[in-house]
Amino acid sequence: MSQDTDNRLFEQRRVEKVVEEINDKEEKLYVRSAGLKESVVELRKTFWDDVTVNVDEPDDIIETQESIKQQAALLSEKERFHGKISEELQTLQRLRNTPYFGRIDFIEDPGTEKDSIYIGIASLMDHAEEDFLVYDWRAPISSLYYDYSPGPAHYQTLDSTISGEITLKRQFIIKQGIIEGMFDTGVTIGDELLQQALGNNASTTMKNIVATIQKEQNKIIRNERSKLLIVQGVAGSGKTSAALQRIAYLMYRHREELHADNVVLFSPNPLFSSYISNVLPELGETNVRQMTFLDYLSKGIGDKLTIESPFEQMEYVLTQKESEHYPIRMKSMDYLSTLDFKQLIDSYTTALIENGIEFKPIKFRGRTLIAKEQIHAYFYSLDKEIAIPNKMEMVSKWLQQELSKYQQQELAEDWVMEQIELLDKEDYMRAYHRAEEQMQSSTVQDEEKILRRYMVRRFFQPLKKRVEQLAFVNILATYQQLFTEWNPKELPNDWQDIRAQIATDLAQKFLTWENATPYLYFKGRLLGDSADRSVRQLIIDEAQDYSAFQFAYIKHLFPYTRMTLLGDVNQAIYTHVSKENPLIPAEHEESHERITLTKSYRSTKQIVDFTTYFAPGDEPIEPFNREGGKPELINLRNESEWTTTLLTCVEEQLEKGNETVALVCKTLEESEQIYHLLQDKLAIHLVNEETYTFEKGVLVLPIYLAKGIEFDAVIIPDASSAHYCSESEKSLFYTACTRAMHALIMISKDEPNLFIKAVPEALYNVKS
Ligand SMILES: Nc1ncnc2c1ncn2[C@@H]1O[C@H](COP(=O)(O)OP(=O)(O)OP(=O)(O)O)[C@@H](O)[C@H]1O
Repeated sequence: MSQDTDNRLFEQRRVEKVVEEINDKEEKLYVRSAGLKESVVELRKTFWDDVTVNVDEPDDIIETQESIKQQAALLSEKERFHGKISEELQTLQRLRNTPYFGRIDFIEDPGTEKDSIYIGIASLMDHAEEDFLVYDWRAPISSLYYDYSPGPAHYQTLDSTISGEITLKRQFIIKQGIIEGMFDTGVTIGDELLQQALGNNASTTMKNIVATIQKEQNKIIRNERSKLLIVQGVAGSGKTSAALQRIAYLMYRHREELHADNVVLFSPNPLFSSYISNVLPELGETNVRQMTFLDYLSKGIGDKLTIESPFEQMEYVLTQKESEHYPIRMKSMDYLSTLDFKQLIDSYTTALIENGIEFKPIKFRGRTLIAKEQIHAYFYSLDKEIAIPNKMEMVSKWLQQELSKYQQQELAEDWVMEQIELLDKEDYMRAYHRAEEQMQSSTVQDEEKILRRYMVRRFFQPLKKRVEQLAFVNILATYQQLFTEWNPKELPNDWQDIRAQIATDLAQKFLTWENATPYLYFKGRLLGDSADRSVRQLIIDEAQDYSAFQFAYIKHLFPYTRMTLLGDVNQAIYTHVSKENPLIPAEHEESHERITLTKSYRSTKQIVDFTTYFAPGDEPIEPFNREGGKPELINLRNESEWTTTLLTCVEEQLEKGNETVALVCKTLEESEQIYHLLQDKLAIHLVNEETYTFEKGVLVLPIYLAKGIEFDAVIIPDASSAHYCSESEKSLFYTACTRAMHALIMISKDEPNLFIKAVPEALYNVKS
């Protein structure tokens, strides 16, 4: 028998032993779980049997409460324990299929004793609970696997550095407990395994990469020292993957204090959110709080104003070039994204200390109780040194007191009795019982009076609540004045035009995307920010799409949060944003660490070589060595051939075994046109802002919704120069092409665009 066969046999036997151990453990856990379940059910049924209920005397009541508390604590402890066992069972089930994916043999200095470390998605101990059969990929020792090839190596534990030598590094492909592949590796974590992983068809949900994390990616995943970690990574370099494995790593390392609720992930669009939603559960972790920045802003702004989404803004930029207001809107987009505008808001807020805040009158049953002028006068009578939000709280307290006085005055009014009579039976009884209860504890013994009190309180409560929420401040009107009446000392360029356009939008209660963050920032300056202090880790994917203003606002909102920003300057499709590259914090800002990923894993070498030619930035791009066909450019002889060509391309790709074929368009408008053109001819799905999941098959979608996602084959339906005509559209075209894993086809109705023309002809095939 050869050494290889020997090794294979040895390893297969070990897998079987581990699987046996898993089965054993599983069985034992099932027994415990069933017993616990029974006892939980029993305890729920008999909950009250063991509780001594006695409410005769105050002391008895306290004793009863204690008894209930004890019983509830017992129940929740058992439930918690049961939950823990279920989690352990799930982990075992995951391990049974693939108990591990890697092995390293390590000899610690000084010494000769070799330890074989097997690495999988979770730890597993032997039945004596003494030795690790499998180490969690996040354990300190497992970093050896990702960071080193055989030879000298070291890893960091909580308090020391352990050095030694790796004598063997082995990878496994294990499915259903059978070793399907086994490779002893040299320099990097096996190309074979990575080749296999990347050669598969695109999936509609993202997969974890723990078996093949690369050294550079591991630096991102295990970075714990940086408060602000910035990752610039070329398209397909594994930024999103690294971000997700990083979350899983941090949750493992800080199990006690970091829970899913303490981690927020800002993602580019809802489709992307669902695309990545499987990764953490696959790794045995709960999904963290995931939202788009639009979701976040909408929550803060409320539903009284309509907010343009970033996608609508993008659609405007790309389709409304001929509109009369376009040039000014573009300028306003630029300006509102800058820190200069943030400063302008700050200056305006300072001016408001003297005068200018607008208030809303407090009205009750159509009558003004407190005029806005009165509120204004009260606010401006307060000490100027006190911060505006604190003064708002003082005004709120004063208003509450004033309202209580009015509440008193209303008691005798006729409407109160009318309202009591209008109560339906149920409400009346409730009111009546309340009245009865109060009569027992009150000196007032008059039932009508008590009913009246009840009724007036019921009417005043919502009003008081709104006062407590500071709804008496007219944020919109005050913000509007910034554009209508206030004259800043230093006028920004084109301010007159910009402000007129914004004032018109605001008059219609409409916030453009570029104005949404400034508005919410301004609101916070007046009312105070409701910073979410529970957030410990904030991860921003596609960070290149955040403007300087947006980024500053996020930092302002989460001052104590550790942040990871991941992005690619090449994919900065929101052109106004890229002017001030938010991936590079300004010099005066806090320190940060920057990691650059240059290797692209998603696309074949041929696609990466092709797209690198028109990547907008100067970042080096290195393809992972996976072969495929050259990108294809189809030059139409006649535009009438377009529909048939599209159909043929799609069919060809499906026949080649590509399961997700995406027609990636510049705009939603274009996507809709194509969808209508093809929907009767093939099964095709249109993806729009409201699409939350996608199926395998043929999709048509705009580039900005394809962000972060990948497809087996990408077809660019119109890659002609008339369609992608300006330099500013380079990032769009680059982003579209880099969504392709295995095949890229571009159709041109006339001249191909200038980006394609920049690529040497040897790098793509031309068909006509
Ligand atoms: N170490 C790895 N092992 C296996 N697959 C990997 C690895 N790194 C990246 N990939 C794969 O490469 C593809 C791209 O990864 P990912 O989407 O994380 O990159 P990205 O940098 O966020 O891309 P983009 O910015 O272009 O959206 C995915 O299919 C991912 O699974």
